[in-house]
Amino acid sequence: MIIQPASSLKGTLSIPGDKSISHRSIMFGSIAEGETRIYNFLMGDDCLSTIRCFRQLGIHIEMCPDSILVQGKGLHGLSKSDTILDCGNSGTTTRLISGILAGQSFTSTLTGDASIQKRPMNRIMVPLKAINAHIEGKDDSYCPLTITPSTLTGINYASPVASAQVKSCILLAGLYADSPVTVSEPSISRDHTERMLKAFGAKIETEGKCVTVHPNSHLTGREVIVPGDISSAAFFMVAGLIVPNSKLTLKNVGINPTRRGLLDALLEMGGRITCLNERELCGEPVCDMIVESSHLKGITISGDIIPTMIDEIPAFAVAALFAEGTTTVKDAKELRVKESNRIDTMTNELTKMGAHITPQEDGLIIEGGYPLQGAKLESYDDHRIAMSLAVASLMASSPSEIENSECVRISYPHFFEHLKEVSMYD
Ligand SMILES: O=C(O)C1=C[C@@H](OP(=O)(O)O)[C@@H](O)[C@H](O)C1
Ligand SMILES: C=C(OP(=O)(O)O)C(=O)O
Repeated sequence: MIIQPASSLKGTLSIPGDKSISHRSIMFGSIAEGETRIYNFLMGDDCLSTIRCFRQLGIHIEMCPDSILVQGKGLHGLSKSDTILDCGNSGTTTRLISGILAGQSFTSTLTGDASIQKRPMNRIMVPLKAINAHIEGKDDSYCPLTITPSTLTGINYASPVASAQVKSCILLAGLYADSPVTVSEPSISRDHTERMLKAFGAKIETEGKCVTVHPNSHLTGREVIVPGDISSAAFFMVAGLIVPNSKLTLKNVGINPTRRGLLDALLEMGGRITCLNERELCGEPVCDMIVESSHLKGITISGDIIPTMIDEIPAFAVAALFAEGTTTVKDAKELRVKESNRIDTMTNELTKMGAHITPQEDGLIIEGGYPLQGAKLESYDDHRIAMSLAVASLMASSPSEIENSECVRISYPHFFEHLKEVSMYD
């Protein structure tokens, strides 16, 4: 993919459905009783992997012209798959489905692509074993995972990592336990599981950083309208701020407090982003955003805000390149265990463009104000890296070429069409 520098960005985009919420709508719809109809589902490869897995487990999932229809079979209605469950590139699918499979009366084996096979699964294996699940993995930590039936017991688990995937895995297993399961985490991670499980009828309570699920909750199918994904809007939020003379309207963006860290960080940098029409969509706050070119100032982000913008940090790093002064990202070691090691991959590629960026064990230090030149860039098959590099390329002095850019189909299949639609050239 060749990205030409742009002189301005103008127009309106409808942001595609939230990936995290799309995954959960299929999973919870499958283990609920009756029909779940999902609107604005994200047709990205990761969510299609979730659909494939639940079809393999005997759930009828129909693609209708305007929605997805899931014929739920209840908590105990899944059936054994004849073949290995293929989670593709999706960490969310792999970790959440493991919690559900731990409560089934049949054995399952699951795996995914080369990237998934390198991502740590001990973070779910440890708590699952603690509730008496039988789970085995390659070298005790990696896919393929095999989960065999057992009787799950209640637990109070203090997760060492702020991860919605770990939290959700344990909560889902908790639906099948013999007594309540409580999970606490060091900082609050995205809470879509808690919100949506409650809407499906589960008995689930949140108190600060602790969430408790009560077993044998009866889930009932429902309508889900998926809000736009702030993690996808992120690329256009940053692009609209850094490209001069720009004004973008981003429609229907989810601004759940556990997801809006990028918005808050960009506002603190002096970004002109206005949220209009704030409303609730299926229990999730959403708005329309107006983003205008801005003079940004460097800031430090660390601590509790990090999990609320973890997938947006590559895009945030691009904004920092155009801010006055230094921007520092701390406490973000989790970036090292995503689809790629995002601290290293962003450093390598932005350095090729002339950026002054220094990797840290748990983050990045970025000096703003250095001009970028076009370069031959690598996505490392990581969708967030491909899209962040495309945004940086808009501001380079010459065109850039992004290798292996097709990976955007994981979370934002129409990203390059949308980028072209709003890009103006002199
Ligand atoms: O629960 C989810 O839907 C997700 C949680 C996050 O991962 P971690 O839980 O590993 O932080 C995030 O990076 C991922 O894109 C989606
Ligand atoms: C980390 C991501 O997803 P997952 O963990 O589901 O692969 C992501 O989408 O940036």
